[in-house]
Amino acid sequence: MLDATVGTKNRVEVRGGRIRLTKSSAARGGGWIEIGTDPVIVGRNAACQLVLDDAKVSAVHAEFVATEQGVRVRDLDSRNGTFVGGVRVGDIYLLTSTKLRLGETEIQFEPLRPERITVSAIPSFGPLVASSPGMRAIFERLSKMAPTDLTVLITGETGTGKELVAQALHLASARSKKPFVVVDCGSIPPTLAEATLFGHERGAFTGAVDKRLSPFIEADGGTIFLDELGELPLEVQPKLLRALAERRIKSVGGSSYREVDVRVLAATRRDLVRAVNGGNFRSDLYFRVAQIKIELPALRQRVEDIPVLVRRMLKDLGDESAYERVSNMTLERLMRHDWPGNVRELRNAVAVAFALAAEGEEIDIAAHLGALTETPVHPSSSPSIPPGAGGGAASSSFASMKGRQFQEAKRDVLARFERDYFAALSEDAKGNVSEMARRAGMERAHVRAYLRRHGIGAKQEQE
Ligand SMILES: Nc1ncnc2c1ncn2[C@@H]1O[C@H](COP(=O)(O)OP(=O)(O)OP(=O)(O)O)[C@@H](O)[C@H]1O
Repeated sequence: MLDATVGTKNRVEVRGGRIRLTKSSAARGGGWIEIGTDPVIVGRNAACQLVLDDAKVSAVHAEFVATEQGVRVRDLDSRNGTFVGGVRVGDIYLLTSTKLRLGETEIQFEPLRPERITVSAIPSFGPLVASSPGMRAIFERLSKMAPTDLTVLITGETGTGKELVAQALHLASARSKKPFVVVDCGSIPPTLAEATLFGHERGAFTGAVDKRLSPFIEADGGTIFLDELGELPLEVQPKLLRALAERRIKSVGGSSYREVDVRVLAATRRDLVRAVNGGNFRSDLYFRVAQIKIELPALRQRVEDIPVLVRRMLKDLGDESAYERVSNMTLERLMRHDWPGNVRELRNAVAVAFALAAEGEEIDIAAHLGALTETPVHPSSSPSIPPGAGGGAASSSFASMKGRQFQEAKRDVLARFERDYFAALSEDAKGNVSEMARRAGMERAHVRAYLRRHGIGAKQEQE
C-alpha cells in the first residue's frame, strides 16, 4: 500500500548558507549571518536581521531561507529590485557562491555544507497528521515552540490547516485548559475594528447598546488566534501593536487599561511581508507578530500526505477500517490532482465519497474532486433562482445538463446548490458567520470559505 511510506524518513537535508556585505559595502559593518530554516529578512527597517543603511533599499527588501533545494531568495516587491549578475530576480535558489545587489549594496552569499535536520518520527502533532518530511519538520518546530509564549505567524494557502495548527499549538501548551479565542480579522468593518478587538462600554458610540467584552479578555490565560491578520484595517494596526507590546488593553469608551495574559497566534493567506512594502501592513506590527513564522506547504507540494490524511478523515467519520475500501488507483489519482482547496478540499471529497459509497463498496474519492471547489458562481452572473430554493434550484437546472458529461454537470448542480444554500443561510442568520456555522453544523472556517467562494457577504461576527 502507498501508506508504507509513513514514518520511514526521519531526516530532511536542508541546504543553508551565509551572507555578508562585500568588501566594497562592508564599511557599513557586519559579519556573516547564517541562513537557516527561519527566514532572514534584509532591508532598511531596523527590525530586519540584516539592516542596510542604503536609501535605495526598501524597508523589507529580500528574504533568505534554507530549503531542501538550496537557499531561497525572494525579492519582497522592493522598489529597486534584487539583482544577480545584472539580472533582476524575483524568487531564486542559491547553491553556489553568488554576489547579489540590493540598491547600492552588494551582498556575498556562500553555501554551507548540507545540514541534516532530524524531523519528528511521529507523523502527527495533536489533530494534525502528515508523512511528508516537510510537514514533519514543521511538527518538530511546533512541538518546540508550543510550550513558549512566542507569537507565531502561520501562513499558507486556504485550507492548508492554519487554524488547526493554531489549535494544536494551544492544546500542546500550558494554556490548554484556558480558552482558545478566534478573531476573524477579515470580517471586521474598519469602523468597528477597535471595538471588536478591545471591546466597548455601553453607549460608547451609536449602536453600542450593550457592553461588549474584548476577545483579549475572553482569552485571558489562554490563546487568541488572529485569523486573516493581513485583512486588519490599517488604522487599527498601531493600536494592536501597542496592545501586544504592553500586554494591556483599553475598551472603547473605557477609562482605564486592563492587563491581559494571552498568547497571540496569527494566520494569513497573504504574503504579509510583501504587503509591508505595498504600504498595506505596518512593518513594526509584522515583526512583532512574526517572531516565529510557520509556512504551511500547499497540498500539491506534499502529496505523500494524502494517504494518512484520508485514513485520518475516515477515522473522524467514525470508520477507519473504510480505508481498506480506498484503492491504490484512487490514491494515485488523488496524488495527481492540483488541490486548489488543499486539505479542506480533500476532507470534503472524502466526506462526500464516504457518504455515497454503498456498504462494502469502493470509496471513490477521486470521483468527487473539484465538486466543492468550483470557481465562484456570482449571483449576478447566474440564472435568477430565489435564495433558499435549494434542491428546487438544482432540479430546475437539469434541462441545461442535457448532453453534458456527468461529472461536469454534477459539479454545476452542486455549485448551484451550495450557492443557494449559503445565500439562504446567510439571509436567515443575518450574515452572522457563527450563527450560520451552528445552523449548518459546520466549522466557521468552512462557512467562510463557502461564502467567499460564492461571493456572499458576511457580517462581522457578534461573539
Ligand atoms: N494536517 C492535517 N491533518 C488533518 N486535518 C487537516 C490537516 N490540515 C488541515 N486539515 C483539515 O482541513 C480543513 C481546513 O483546515 P483549516 O480550517 O485549519 O485551514 P486554513 O488554512 O485555516 O483555511 P482558511 O485560510 O481558508 O481559513 C479542516 O477541516 C482541518 O481539520
